[in-house]
Amino acid sequence: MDKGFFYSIFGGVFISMKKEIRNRVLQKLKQIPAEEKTFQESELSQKLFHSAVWKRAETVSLTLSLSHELNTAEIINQGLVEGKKLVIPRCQPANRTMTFYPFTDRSSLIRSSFGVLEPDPDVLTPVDPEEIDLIIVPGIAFTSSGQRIGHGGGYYDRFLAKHPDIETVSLVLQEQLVKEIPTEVHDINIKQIYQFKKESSS
Ligand SMILES: Nc1nc2c(c(=O)[nH]1)N(C=O)[C@@H](CNc1ccc(C(=O)N[C@@H](CCC(=O)O)C(=O)O)cc1)CN2
Ligand SMILES: Nc1ncnc2c1ncn2[C@@H]1O[C@H](COP(=O)(O)OP(=O)(O)OP(=O)(O)O)[C@@H](O)[C@H]1O
Repeated sequence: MDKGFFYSIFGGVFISMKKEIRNRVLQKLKQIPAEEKTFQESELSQKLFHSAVWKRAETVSLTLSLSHELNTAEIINQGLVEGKKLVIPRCQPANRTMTFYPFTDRSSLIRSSFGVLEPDPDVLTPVDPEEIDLIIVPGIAFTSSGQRIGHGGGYYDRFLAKHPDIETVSLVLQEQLVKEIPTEVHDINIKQIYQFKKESSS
C-alpha cells in the first residue's frame, strides 16, 4: 500500500495512541517516590559514565531536566569534572528547531514558555551541531529497542533527522519502559538505551 495513503488513514490513530502512552507514563513518573527515583538515576548515570560513547565524547548535549524527568544534575557535574564541553538546546517554536549553546553554570539561562531553563541567546554564542559527539535525549516513554515518545514538540526527531551520525543515548527509568510504541515515518530511534532493571546488574 502507498505509504502516504496509509498514514493519511492511520496517522491520527497513531498520534492518539502516542498521547495515551505519554499521559499514562507521565502519571507514573510523577508518582515515583523521590528516594526510588534518585536510586535509579544514580545507577543509570553510572552506566553512562562507564560507556564507550561517554568516554569518547568531547562535546555532550543534554537538557536541564524538569522535576518529573530523569534528573540530569549528576551527568552535568560529572561532565564538568571530566572537562567535557556541555551544550544545551534552545527551542525555536516557530519552526520547531533547536539551537545548541554551551553550558558552563546556571547563569545565562532563561525559562522558556515550556518551563525549562534554556540558554540566553543574547549572552551566549551557538555551537556548530557538527561539534556534538553525543546527545543525551530526554523523553517520556521508551522501548528497549530505542523508540521514543517525548513531550510532543517533535524537536529531537527534526534535529536527529538532519544529523544521523551523532551518537544518541537515553537513560530510562523502569517506569518509562513500554513494550511497544506506534511508529510514525518521522520517528528516529535512539541508538543506545540504558534502562534500569530491578535486581539486575546489566
Ligand atoms: N528538560 C527538557 N528540555 C527540553 C526538552 C525536554 O523534553 N526536556 N525538549 C524535548 O524535545 C525540548 C523542548 N520540547 C518541547 C516539547 C513540547 C513543547 C510544547 O509546546 N508542547 C505543547 C504540546 C505539543 C503538541 O501536542 O503539539 C504544550 O506543552 O502545550 C515545547 C517544548 C528541548 N528542551
Ligand atoms: N522530521 C519531522 N518533520 C516534520 N514534522 C515532524 C518531524 N518530526 C516530528 N514531526 C511532527 O512533530 C509533532 C510531534 O512529534 P512527536 O510526537 O514525534 O514528538 P516527540 O518526539 O514526542 O517530541 P520531542 O522530540 O519534542 O520531545 C508531530 O506532529 C510530528 O508529525
